[in-house]
Amino acid sequence: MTSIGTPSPLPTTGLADYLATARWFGGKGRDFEVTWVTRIGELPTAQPDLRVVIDVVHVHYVDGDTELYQLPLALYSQPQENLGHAFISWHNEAPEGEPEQWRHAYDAIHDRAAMACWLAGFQSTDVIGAGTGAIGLQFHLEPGCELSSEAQSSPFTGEQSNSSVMFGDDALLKIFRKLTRGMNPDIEVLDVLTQDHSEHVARLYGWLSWDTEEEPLQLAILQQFLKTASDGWELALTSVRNLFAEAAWSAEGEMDANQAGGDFADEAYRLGAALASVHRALAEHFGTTERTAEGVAELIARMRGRLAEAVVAVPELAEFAPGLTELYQGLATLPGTPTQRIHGDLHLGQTLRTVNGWKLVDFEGEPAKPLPQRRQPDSRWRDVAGMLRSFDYAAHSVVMTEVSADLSDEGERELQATGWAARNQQAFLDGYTEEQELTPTESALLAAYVADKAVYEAVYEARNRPSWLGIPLAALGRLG
Ligand SMILES: Nc1ncnc2c1ncn2[C@@H]1O[C@H](COP(=O)(O)OP(=O)(O)O)[C@@H](O)[C@H]1O
Ligand SMILES: O=P(O)(O)O[C@H]1O[C@H](CO)[C@@H](O[C@H]2O[C@H](CO)[C@@H](O)[C@H](O)[C@H]2O)[C@H](O)[C@H]1O
Repeated sequence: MTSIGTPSPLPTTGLADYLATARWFGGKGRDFEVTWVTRIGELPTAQPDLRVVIDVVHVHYVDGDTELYQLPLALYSQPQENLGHAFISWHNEAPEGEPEQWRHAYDAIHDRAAMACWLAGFQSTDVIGAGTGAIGLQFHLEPGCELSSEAQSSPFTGEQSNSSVMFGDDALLKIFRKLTRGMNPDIEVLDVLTQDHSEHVARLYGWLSWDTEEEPLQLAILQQFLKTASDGWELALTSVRNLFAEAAWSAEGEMDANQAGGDFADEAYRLGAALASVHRALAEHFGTTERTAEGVAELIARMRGRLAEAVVAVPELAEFAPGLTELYQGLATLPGTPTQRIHGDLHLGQTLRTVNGWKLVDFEGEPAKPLPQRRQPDSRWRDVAGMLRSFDYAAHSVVMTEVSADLSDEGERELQATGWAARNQQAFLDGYTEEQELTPTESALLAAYVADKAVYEAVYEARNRPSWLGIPLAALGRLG
């Protein structure tokens, strides 16, 4: 296998502390060390005091796992006061015996001069590389896509696992932080949906790869920035809050989700229809396959395997294990169900409502899964299950974080939250199925995927937001 780049002069010392506090570092809470840093490319710059490079940090965990993380860097010969918040470290980059050449390394996403070099990369067709043969940084721009070279960059400030930068108000560059060799599903799927003129995605503008004779390392995706977008998660929370507020003002303190002014059900219905349309396009382009008996056995084994690992990480799951195992095992009688490419990690936070309807973003799949698995066909009911779980989350997270500790009040709000979730789940399903009843096979698959997602969420919450662990646990409790 081609080694990744050449040794970088960036010192490993202190990088572990830097990673541990970075929003995008996925190894928080695990013991790790930074074993080395390599450089995979340098972009041309017209500024003599600035070098714009891409380094890769090699992380080694005590349990034997290794991971690669991308560090896009702006290296200045003098400290940059306005970039204090993006400072990473300094180093001498001159070879031994030569006069010292100190460099101050900053996270490039915060530096307009460095990001302008990235933007210029998309406007050039050259392979930029210090390497040999076909090895090098390759910017791809989709045919017919024009970028303004005047567009200034600003880092995206929302919650995310990677790092995004806006160029003007038209383009959004997402720099992948955790790197894995091979085709990135976010690029692959968005490419297909863009070619298909799907109304439900942001258009793909381009991407950046480090191309080699072997599998590429995909570094970033450039896409249309959806200017008028509102986050589906925030909209759903607003609807839940509205219901609670209206209920509190009403004479009896009671109200059902369908009576509230901020009812979300029509939006949930349209969101279901949008997902169905995306699924149809993916099935047409990538095709569908029927799950064989071996395929079903593998699915059950994966669900059971995830459960077994989850019980170790979250002992509270143990009481649900027998029921869940029985539920998963029930799928054994269902070979022949169709599979296809799907979103893979769908939740309300991956949906945006624009003036032109709902859009789905982030087709990378579940971050914890190995990349080849994320590109495998799966049942479309996995995505539907993800959304059903998300409606449950929206409702119960408001009760958990915003309702007063007055128990009588909380009990009433819990009932309303459950009603809100059920109403919107049903509306979403109706939109997805065009109001067709699910077959018993589809219902069984959906139930298993809902449970599997809740198990995944329990681990996710235990690691990232322990105070929210109760949300997936309560949902598993309700599954019986
Ligand atoms: N094309 C876009 N236009 C506007 N906002 C977007 C777009 N794509 C994503 N976002 C916003 O950025 C957030 C993070 O994007 P996402 O692709 O999920 O990043 P990550 O993979 O790093 O989590 C999304 O939740 C959404 O609010
Ligand atoms: O980083 P990603 O967006 O790819 O997804 C991960 O983080 C999500 C949280 O931001 C997590 O989603 C869970 O919490 C959501 C509310 O914050 C909720 O709507 C989802 O239903 C719930 O699964 C997601 O699971 C995780 O992969």
